[in-house]
Amino acid sequence: MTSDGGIKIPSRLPLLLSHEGVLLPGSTVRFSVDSPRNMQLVSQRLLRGTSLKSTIIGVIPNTRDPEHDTDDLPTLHKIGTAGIAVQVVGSNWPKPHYSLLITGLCRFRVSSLLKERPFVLAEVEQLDKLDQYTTPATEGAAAEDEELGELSKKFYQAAVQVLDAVSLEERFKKALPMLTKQIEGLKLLQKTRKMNPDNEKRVTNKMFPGRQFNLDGEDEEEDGDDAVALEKKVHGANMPDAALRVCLKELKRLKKMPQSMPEYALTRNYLDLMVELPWSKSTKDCLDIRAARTLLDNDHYAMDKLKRRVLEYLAVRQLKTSLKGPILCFVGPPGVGKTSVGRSIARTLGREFHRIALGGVCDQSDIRGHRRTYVGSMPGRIINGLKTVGVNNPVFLLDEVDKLGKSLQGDPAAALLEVLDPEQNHSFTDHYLNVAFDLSQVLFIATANTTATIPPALLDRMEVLQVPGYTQEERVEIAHRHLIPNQLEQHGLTPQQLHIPQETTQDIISRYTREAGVRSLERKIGAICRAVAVKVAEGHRVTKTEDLIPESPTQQGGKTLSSLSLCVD
Ligand SMILES: Nc1ncnc2c1ncn2[C@@H]1O[C@H](COP(=O)(O)OP(=O)(O)OP(=O)(O)O)[C@@H](O)[C@H]1O
Repeated sequence: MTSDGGIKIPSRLPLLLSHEGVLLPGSTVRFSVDSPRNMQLVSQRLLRGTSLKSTIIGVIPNTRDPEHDTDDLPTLHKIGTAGIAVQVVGSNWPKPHYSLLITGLCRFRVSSLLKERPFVLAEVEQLDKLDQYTTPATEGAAAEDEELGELSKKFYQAAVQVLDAVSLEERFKKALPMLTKQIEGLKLLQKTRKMNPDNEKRVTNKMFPGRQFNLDGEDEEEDGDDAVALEKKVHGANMPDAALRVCLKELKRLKKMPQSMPEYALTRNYLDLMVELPWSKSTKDCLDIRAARTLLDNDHYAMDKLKRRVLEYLAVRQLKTSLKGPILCFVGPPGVGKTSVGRSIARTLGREFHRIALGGVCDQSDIRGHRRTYVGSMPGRIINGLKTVGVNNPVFLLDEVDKLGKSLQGDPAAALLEVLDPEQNHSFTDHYLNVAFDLSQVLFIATANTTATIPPALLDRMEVLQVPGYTQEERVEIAHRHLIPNQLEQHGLTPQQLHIPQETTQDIISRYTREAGVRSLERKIGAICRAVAVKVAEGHRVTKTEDLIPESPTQQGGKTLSSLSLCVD
């Protein structure tokens, strides 16, 4: 390939017919290839060849629409540029295509076409000396050529003319008007920016679609600022050394990545999560057992056994701050107040409360997150919960542990074991984070409807507290102490506007609800409140409850709700 006149390109070259860019010697241009001949060239020549020679191809400008490139070969341009394919990337989206990065070496003239299929092969005559473009003196010209090679379609013809100009003088004459135009464009941009700096980005994109000009490096500065701000946040997040090391490493990678790279966004998201996590942020426990008793009593009627055990638990926590005690698991029928007791516990401790619904979870990555190599990877629910509450010592209510599923994606119960085990959870490692997070300050409470379906290993780590259903009398009390006042408030009504007598509640319970808890009773009271709200809005004064309950079973039972009179003020 060498001779005393410089490096020689092969005399037979496969030709890539370019539809958009013009490759000039010394420039590096990216070509998107999807027409049949060009695709064949890539797959049969570039991807199969093993020698350096096989990476050299000729690039010929061809203005024909690539969509219609299946038929006869068009009349080809006579002059092209031999180039070396430095990168080949294949993709099937949105349609099969290759993206080639080609560095131009020298011009050639097509002497004769040897074959047209599967790709074009031609006998060529080298026009430039190859070493001409590698000397330092011509580097500037090469950079200009590169700029020119990427000019938008508007300059396509002009660029072809520059390609055709083999002598330096002629080439200079052709290139000069293009450079002048380019400079004029830049001046205009600068003027517009001075007039309205906010519009600068928009104007740039509008005038030169697909091309980002950078007049005085502002974008770079912005990126730089962004990275500096992120670095500050990383240092200020108070994370353990291991996590800090990982973050700094990722940050270093991020700084080197162009923003357009898909991995940029992934790394950025990861770092954003890392700085947002409450590594050392916590609320101060303000536990006063007497106040806790009052609060629990005020929030919940009956449930004496449960409340007593919860108070014992809290008292031990108060005396021995680092309690590695059992996880409380409230087991009982729906609507008996399990979730609501969990919420009260958080209030008594002055902690944040977060509920993690486990019903139907059958993939362990729901708990432990996906590895970052997965497309669309996310942290698990535990880490997400910590991010939401913003402190590392919340009360986490693991709702419905009895409804965990199992699937090919692993057993979520096994992942929960690590979360709930005080011996292990100080170094819980979510797959997405890939660094340990200390969960030992989190107070976990679980709820279930039955212990029968809780995995035995999980059940073994928990202390089961049964929450039985309520008696009729207890439900009447709960309704009058809690449900009715709550519902009145939620519907914007006052106790004067709607008064429900005890007998009415008893009737509603015995004839409208059939449940162990009070959820359906709460719903019925809500229905009455809604109906009364309409009457109040219409200006009615007195009404009967029969008119307010939509699907009255009295028709079936033949009995009327005698005690159901109420007042609407
Ligand atoms: N003893 C009680 N005192 C006051 N309100 C109660 C009591 N028991 C239940 N409630 C109320 O009943 C409603 C339903 O309770 P909650 O959502 O806590 O039930 P749950 O046992 O968690 O149900 P599930 O198993 O379906 O999740 C809540 O509004 C709650 O305040």
